[in-house]
Amino acid sequence: MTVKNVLDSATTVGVIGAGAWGTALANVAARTGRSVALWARRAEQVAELTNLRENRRYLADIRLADTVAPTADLARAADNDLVLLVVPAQSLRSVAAELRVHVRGGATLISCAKGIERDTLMLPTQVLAEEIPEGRPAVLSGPSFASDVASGLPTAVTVAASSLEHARCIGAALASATFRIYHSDDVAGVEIGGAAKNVMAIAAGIAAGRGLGASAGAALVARSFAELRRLGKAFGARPETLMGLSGLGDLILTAGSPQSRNFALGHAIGSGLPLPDVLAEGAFTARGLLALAAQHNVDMPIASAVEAVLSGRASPDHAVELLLDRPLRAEN
Ligand SMILES: NC(=O)c1ccc[n+]([C@@H]2O[C@H](COP(=O)([O-])OP(=O)(O)OC[C@H]3O[C@@H](n4cnc5c(N)ncnc54)[C@H](O)[C@@H]3O)[C@@H](O)[C@H]2O)c1
Ligand SMILES: O=P(O)(O)OC[C@H](O)CO
Repeated sequence: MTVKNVLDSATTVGVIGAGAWGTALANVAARTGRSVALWARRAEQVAELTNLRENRRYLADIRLADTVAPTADLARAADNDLVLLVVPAQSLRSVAAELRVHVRGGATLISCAKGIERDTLMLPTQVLAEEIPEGRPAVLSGPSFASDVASGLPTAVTVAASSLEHARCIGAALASATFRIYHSDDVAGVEIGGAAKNVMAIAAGIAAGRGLGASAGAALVARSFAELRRLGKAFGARPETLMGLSGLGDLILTAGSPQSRNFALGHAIGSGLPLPDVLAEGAFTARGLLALAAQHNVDMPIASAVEAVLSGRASPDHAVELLLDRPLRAEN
């Protein structure tokens, strides 16, 4: 498919994964007047989506747009010009491997996951390129809670692809009045921002759960951003990407809101409450993030503290002590 096709009004859209974000993005695509196939892996979920026109488990109280067709048939959702992959980062490879036989040559494959594959330390678009070499990978990321987006509240995200023109066309095809899409060719920068902010949001949640106060919270966000920026730089990410929607923007949203599942996980850990049964991608990303940082000789003390707490090697209080005990240094 040429880039021009992506802009065509006849462009068709498939969404793989009917969790909160997949359901919200299916509605977003439907707003552009397109028919959308939404794939869920469980037949019961497809039946519920079809009959109730609502995703009660993952995105309650939001009506599924009339032009969204739920399906359990992977081929039906994969055989489209634009395919959005909206499953957890650690499941992306297995889903992509199943998808490959059904995907059109040259189809645009948009990763909407935020994370790093634990076993390989690969970013989602790298996983897609490896599993579906016939496709054209891209990433969609930025500050965007599924419920806000699905409710039609104003949101801005970034789509990145190796060709800026490709990213622009994707943005033009999926944007609507309240869903603003910026485009970029800094794929690694956008993906690193999305992956790292989840780990940092857990740190912010832990600090809030320990009652460390608003000043500590602000310091943590600023120093978390310094870590994110250092790692991004090592990957050749552009500063404007890291200071943009998928870096600083998403860090501010996620580290500052109890609505975030990553923040909520940290808060529960910090306050000693039962852990919420939700997908918190940062918990699966922390170790990989640190491994990537070590490979690039980048210091990430906050991410390291989060990983130590998650793996049970440090209590929240001990992790805070370790951060406060670090030698004083120049701010960079
Ligand atoms: N929810 C949001 O607000 C939001 C916003 C932006 C990005 N994201 C990202 O989108 C990704 C998905 O998050 P979500 O919020 O939709 O999660 P979710 O927990 O709401 O849903 C996850 C979905 O993936 C499916 N799934 C899990 N493992 C699977 C597998 N092996 N094969 C097939 N399907 C599988 C589940 O059945 C479920 O439908 C994450 O990487 C998340 O960081 C979420
Ligand atoms: O609920 P979280 O922490 O997974 O965050 C959702 C989105 O990534 C926010 O941009």
